[in-house]
Amino acid sequence: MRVVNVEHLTKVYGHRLNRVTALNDLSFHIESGEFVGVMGPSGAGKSTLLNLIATIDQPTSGQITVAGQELTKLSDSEAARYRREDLGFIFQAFNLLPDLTVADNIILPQTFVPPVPGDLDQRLQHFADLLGLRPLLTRYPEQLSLGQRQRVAAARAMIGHPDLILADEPTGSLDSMAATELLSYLAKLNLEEDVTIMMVTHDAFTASFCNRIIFIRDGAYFAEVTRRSTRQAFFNSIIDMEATINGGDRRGEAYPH
Ligand SMILES: Nc1ncnc2c1ncn2[C@@H]1O[C@H](COP(=O)(O)OP(=O)(O)OP(=O)(O)O)[C@@H](O)[C@H]1O
Repeated sequence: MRVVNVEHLTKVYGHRLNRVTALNDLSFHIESGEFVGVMGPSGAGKSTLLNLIATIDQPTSGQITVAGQELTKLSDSEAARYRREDLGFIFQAFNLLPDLTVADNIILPQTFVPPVPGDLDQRLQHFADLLGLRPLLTRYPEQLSLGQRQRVAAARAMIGHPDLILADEPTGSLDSMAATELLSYLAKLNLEEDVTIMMVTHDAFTASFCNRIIFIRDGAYFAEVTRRSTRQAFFNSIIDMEATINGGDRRGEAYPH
């Protein structure tokens, strides 16, 4: 099943004399259960794309369909429901509430709209187990490492069983060990929970945990790379494509061990 379908998406910012085409006739799709990375040089349009899929902004033309819903046709209240129920978000800044425990932070999105689902505690325990958070549920965010905080954000994104998780540089604030751990957890969630993930990243190592990378440049589709064997081989093909897209050569960059 197709979870995301982007067709001829164009976004122009500004007015007549000061126009920036952030996305330019971009088309691609993501199937259910995929873990897709979006890469491209600075200014390529990655954040714009995330904002449009999150319905934070509206396209100038073209269509985005997520889980069968054409986003431009949603009313404000339908868009709010879509963001709450169909999407999960993992950002570089974890956006945890400092006065709530880990458990309360995870279930927070589910408690905004009553009635609170009856199986919520069961789901909390399930995702706490999957993400190695069970012993931390009664702690507060400041009592956690940065990597643990991002795992809490991942559990919060998962708790409502969204159709799509949008991750924006989720490892940006983490050291390489915590980043590797988080990415292994995301890959596990993708595999075991069959959740579809779309992740924007600048980092080839982070991207190597995906199954497929879509490269965009100047707001348009440039190329894609699909993982066919080991993560290291995938990392190498990502580096090669980055060299091509940047017109330079970064081949030979070390794969972190
Ligand atoms: N609100 C805005 N008004 C005008 N131009 C904008 C706006 N937001 C983004 N842009 C422009 O649109 C283009 C795409 O920006 P976007 O932030 O989507 O790129 P990006 O790929 O996410 O870049 P980075 O990797 O640096 O975060 C850029 O040229 C940017 O300057």
